[in-house]
Amino acid sequence: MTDVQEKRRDEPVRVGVLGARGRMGIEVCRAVDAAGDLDLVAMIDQGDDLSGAAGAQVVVDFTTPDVVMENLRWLIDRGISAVVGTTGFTEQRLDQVRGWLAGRPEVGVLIAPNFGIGAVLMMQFAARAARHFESVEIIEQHHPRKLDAPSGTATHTARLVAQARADAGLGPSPDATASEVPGARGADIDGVRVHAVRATGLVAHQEVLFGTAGETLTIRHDSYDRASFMPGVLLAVREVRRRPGLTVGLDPLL
Ligand SMILES: NC(=O)c1ccc[n+]([C@@H]2O[C@H](COP(=O)([O-])OP(=O)(O)OC[C@H]3O[C@@H](n4cnc5c(N)ncnc54)[C@H](O)[C@@H]3O)[C@@H](O)[C@H]2O)c1
Ligand SMILES: O=C(O)C1=N[C@H](C(=O)O)CCC1
Repeated sequence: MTDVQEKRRDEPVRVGVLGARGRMGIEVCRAVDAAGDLDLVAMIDQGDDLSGAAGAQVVVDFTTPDVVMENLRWLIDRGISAVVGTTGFTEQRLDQVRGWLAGRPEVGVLIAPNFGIGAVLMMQFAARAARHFESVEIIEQHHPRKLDAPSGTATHTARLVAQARADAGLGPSPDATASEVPGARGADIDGVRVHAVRATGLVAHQEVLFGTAGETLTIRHDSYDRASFMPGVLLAVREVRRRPGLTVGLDPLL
């Protein structure tokens, strides 16, 4: 490594935040500001000029599903790496991001439905348990100002569980329901029922309920405070430039 490279490695990473005035954005700005190895250079929210983030090396996006793709395109085109917590990523959207990244092979993008370390483990444990149980349902609970339902975490968990069940040759969870009030059995995500609860006082919580003859297993995670997401966000900010291309989920960094 040359002297210049050595010096650059010790310089703080320049970080921008999109959605800076939102619930998560405020917390991320605080965490980045408090980290000695990171330099908060841009705080952008709705109505601000995105070009304010042009000097960042890594941009964190906690905005909304309807603007996040536009933001990502802008960042990738400028060679800026991104850490994305915003929800709403379908396989189609992920493929679109991969396509943009193909033209900028030096750029890293990490998209995670949940940056809580406990939540990542909850999803891993659920995927591991899935093949051993006949039935599975997911119950997610969030604060009532959340715009999307079901949550990104629940959707991701359902996909992981569905894949594990398919790999094990399991069919659908048994269910004799012949008539229902619409919505009573929740949403169907890849064949897994997902129920979304919204209540004041909650932050972000999820149970994965498994059942088989004579026993159930409940895997539960609770975020009581948005501080719970910050170690994962900071880890991703520090790592993302070392991982060119698209990384989905925090798992490979743990
Ligand atoms: N991955 C995780 O760990 C995690 C954790 C919490 C929340 N989330 C997700 O993050 C997103 C944000 O959650 P929140 O609770 O902070 O929401 P929020 O509504 O409090 O904040 C969103 C912010 O984005 C701003 N915004 C909208 N359009 C913008 C644009 N074009 N450019 C810049 N800013 C813009 C809004 O004005 C708002 O301040 C949601 O999708 C949520 O599900 C993910
Ligand atoms: O508060 C939110 O909104 C959250 N969104 C993410 C999701 O949809 O899974 C993660 C948990 C908090």
